[in-house]
Amino acid sequence: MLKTVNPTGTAAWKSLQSHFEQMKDVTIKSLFDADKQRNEKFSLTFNDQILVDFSKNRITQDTLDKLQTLAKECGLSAAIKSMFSGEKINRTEDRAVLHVALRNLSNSPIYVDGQNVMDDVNAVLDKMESFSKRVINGEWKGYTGKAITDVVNIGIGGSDLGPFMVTEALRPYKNHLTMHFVSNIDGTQMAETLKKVNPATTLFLVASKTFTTQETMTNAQSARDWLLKAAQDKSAVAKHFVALSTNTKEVAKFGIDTANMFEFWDWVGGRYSLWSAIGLSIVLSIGFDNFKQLLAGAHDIDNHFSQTPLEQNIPVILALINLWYNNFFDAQTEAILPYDQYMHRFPAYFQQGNMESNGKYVDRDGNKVDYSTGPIIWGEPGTNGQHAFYQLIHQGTKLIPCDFIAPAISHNPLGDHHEKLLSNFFAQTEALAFGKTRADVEKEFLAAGKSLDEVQEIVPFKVFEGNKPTNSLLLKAITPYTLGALIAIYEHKIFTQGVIWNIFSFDQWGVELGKQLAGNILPELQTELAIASHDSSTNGLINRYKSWR
Ligand SMILES: O=P(O)(O)OC[C@H]1O[C@@H](O)[C@@H](O)[C@@H](O)[C@@H]1O
Repeated sequence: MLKTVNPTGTAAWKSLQSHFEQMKDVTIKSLFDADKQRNEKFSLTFNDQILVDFSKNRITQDTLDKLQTLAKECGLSAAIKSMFSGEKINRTEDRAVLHVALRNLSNSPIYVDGQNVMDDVNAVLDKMESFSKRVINGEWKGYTGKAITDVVNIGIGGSDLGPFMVTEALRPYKNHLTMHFVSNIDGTQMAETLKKVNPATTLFLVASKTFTTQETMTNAQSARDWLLKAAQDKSAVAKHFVALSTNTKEVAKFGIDTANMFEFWDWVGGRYSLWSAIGLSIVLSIGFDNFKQLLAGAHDIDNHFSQTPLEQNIPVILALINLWYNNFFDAQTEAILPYDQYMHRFPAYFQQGNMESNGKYVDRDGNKVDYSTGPIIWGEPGTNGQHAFYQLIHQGTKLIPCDFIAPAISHNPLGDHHEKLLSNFFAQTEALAFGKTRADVEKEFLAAGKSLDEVQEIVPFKVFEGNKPTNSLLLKAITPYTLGALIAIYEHKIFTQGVIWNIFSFDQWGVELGKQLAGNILPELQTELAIASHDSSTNGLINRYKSWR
């Protein structure tokens, strides 16, 4: 079981507090000036595929040592063992946390309640492989005898974001099937998707761990009505609907043949489920062999995370560095900035991954914490972000640690686009770290033939203080393998931070209240009566809606 340690009560935390007093005004520039080998010392390479450069941070070796001591005092190594060995570390739901089993290609046994889960994992993988082959090669037919051309994944949260992010990121590997993702309860998304597809050649994947999620079940119902309107025959459902779920009973109740159900288990968290049957849309899009490479990349990171000393451990180091900003510099947010258009959903994916995991104010003893926990995650692909919000990162009043991610090799070597893209990738972290001094600005004006008197007023606006921390993650290329590894790095980073913050990272009670209240309000919207059961704002909004609709 995870031991509970209040991180702020540890000796390491106190030591970090005094260390912060020494570090808070130290500049990244001075750290580089003082040590010509800084880059070598503060970077790690994974498998000759991913370079993680964390040298442009406001840290010294002493900072890292102290943070590693904190991780040790908080029981990180034991917690890693607990997760990997199938202990029920998700205590508030009484569940094991075993996304690592889903990509355990070494097939070593992992037990939950005395049962080796690898047998079930492998059986579902086999089923995904044979099913996807039949759909891809056209053997699987729709109700008119035609092959499938379009796949619509209906799911939300973890049953949407992961598959969508990965199929987009790995578009260069995709086959002829056209993928669609419908998540929102807003009928617009389903209506617009249905305009693009033909009922005779469309396969719907109803992706829901619980198979009770309102959005997904409503969307699935509408898709089924649409199909049946065209097919006029109930037996068409079996040819056009499959379920990805843990809930056999609800799948059968919906009318999907359980032979067309791809199972996963309660020890797979929704936001960690793309490796499970929830990844079927990925398999259909890029083929089973590529999906296996995705699993292989994640599995190799799992081995790295569970076997490498903390000092060399990539997810641990990234976790500790951001914890340093979060808890000592009071940074509120972290930006994830992929310099790769295919990776455009990566920040949104880890918005859920991180914020649903670590956005919690109750510790593992049930007490309210008095320190900051999970950060706000946001980001957009480069260079779009540069022309939008980078102003604030460079010259705003908030400290925003950023992760810059880019591939060395582009899938689309179009002219000199990639050199230009990467020149921005390199330039931004350089600019953020080292800034531009008043002297630099004045020198530029003098070189342009201006007198300093003439430009005095404008100079302060052109100065960049710098000292803005970044990590650079340079991948050789975005492949199924490296993407799998990259996702797993971020997953384990989140786990590491949750352990230190003494919170439960694998439940999500915070999403429930809104669902419950919407359940109360829905029947009120289905009458014409004026509503008076809420506060005056909520009543006012509901009643205005009713008068306007
Ligand atoms: O996969 P299902 O059960 O439909 O859940 C979809 C999503 O629901 C939300 O409320 C959260 O709990 C997410 O973690 C989850 O991924």
